[in-house]
Amino acid sequence: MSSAPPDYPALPIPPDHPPVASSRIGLLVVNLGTPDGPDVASVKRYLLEFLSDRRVVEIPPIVWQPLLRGLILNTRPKRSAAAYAKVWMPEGSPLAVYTRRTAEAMQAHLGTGILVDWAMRYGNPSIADRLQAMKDAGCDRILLAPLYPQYSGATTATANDAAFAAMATMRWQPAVRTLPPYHDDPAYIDALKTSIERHLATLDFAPDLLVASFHGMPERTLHMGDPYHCQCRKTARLLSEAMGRDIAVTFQSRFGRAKWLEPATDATLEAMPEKGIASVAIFTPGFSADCLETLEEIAMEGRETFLAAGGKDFAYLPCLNADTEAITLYARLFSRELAGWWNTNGTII
Ligand SMILES: C=CC1=C(C)c2cc3[nH]c(cc4nc(cc5[nH]c(cc1n2)c(C)c5CCC(=O)O)C(CCC(=O)O)=C4C)c(C)c3C=C
Ligand SMILES: [Fe+2]
Ligand SMILES: [Fe+2]
Repeated sequence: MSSAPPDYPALPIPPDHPPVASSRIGLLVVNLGTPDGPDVASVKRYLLEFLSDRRVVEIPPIVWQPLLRGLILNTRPKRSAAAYAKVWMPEGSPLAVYTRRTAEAMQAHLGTGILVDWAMRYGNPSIADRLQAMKDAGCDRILLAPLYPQYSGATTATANDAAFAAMATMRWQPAVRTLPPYHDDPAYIDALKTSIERHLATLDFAPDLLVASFHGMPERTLHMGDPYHCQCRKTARLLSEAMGRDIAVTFQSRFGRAKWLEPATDATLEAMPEKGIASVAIFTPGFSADCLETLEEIAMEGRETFLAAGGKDFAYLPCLNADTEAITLYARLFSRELAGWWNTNGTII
């Protein structure tokens, strides 16, 4: 006797029943966001959305909004647009270009069983728009992957908030998983080590010191329980152990008047030559993709600061971007998070 389950007849669908899309899995790669163009109007639009996020600026809106709209948005966009113009690529903003390339490389790697797309927390393409497109394509299970190795309320949490806010408007929500921080994942540490060593091998000098510069945060976020600072420090410690050499940790991109995490990258670079450090290689492991903060603030401004203070050799080592180390890393992280939905042999469970 066969033990195969009986074939059930297909259920009759009433003639007025709306079409039902087939079941698919989606992977939405998310990054911070960037202006549509390196012009003042685009930067102003972007900064208004970004800096109005209460996860980013934790000052009561009644105090913050007049400052933002009256002062900051009338001064900063001009300066920031000029900075964006220096790093803009033929295909667009570096952050968007590298995030899109990452999604494309992951689509090629994972195959057609998973629909891979990308979105930005601020600006375009929006998380709400791409989630809706995934749903329209039949995705009923979606892995949201904010590409921040270290968790913070101002990055990971707000990306997830935006996705859940979009889903709040959906009658039929997909099932959603979110990528946890991966600051201490051996695959991330290994990707950083391999990438850094590959770039160090191309230099014509041996740096006296390696510097890991992370994006800063107001110091009070640490005291309010944000794990970001500790996760940055842990990444640097594990990387230093893996590479068998010292790595100095600094925090960059200070914004506003409050005290930010220290030591500051710019002040540290300026002080180094006097302390006998004549050559540095600096990298930014908290950024998954190169962007204004790495290409302009570190690779250009940081270099100028260090050399003007008497430094001799300076190298900026790129982010993981969509390089092979990144694809190996994300393949590992994403297939783990997709477990139970999808097998690495490409079959949907
Ligand atoms: C990688 C993690 C990031 C954290 C943490 C973060 C916190 C944070 N940022 C600001 C203010 C600004 N950040 C800006 C740009 C920017 N920030 C990140 C990442 C983190 N920010 C990225 C990837 C980028 C680059 C975007 C790009 O288009 O290339 C900017 C805008 C640029 C400028 O005008 O200087 C601001 C402003 C705050 C206040 C904050 C934590 C509270
Ligand atoms: Fe930032
Ligand atoms: Fe900056």
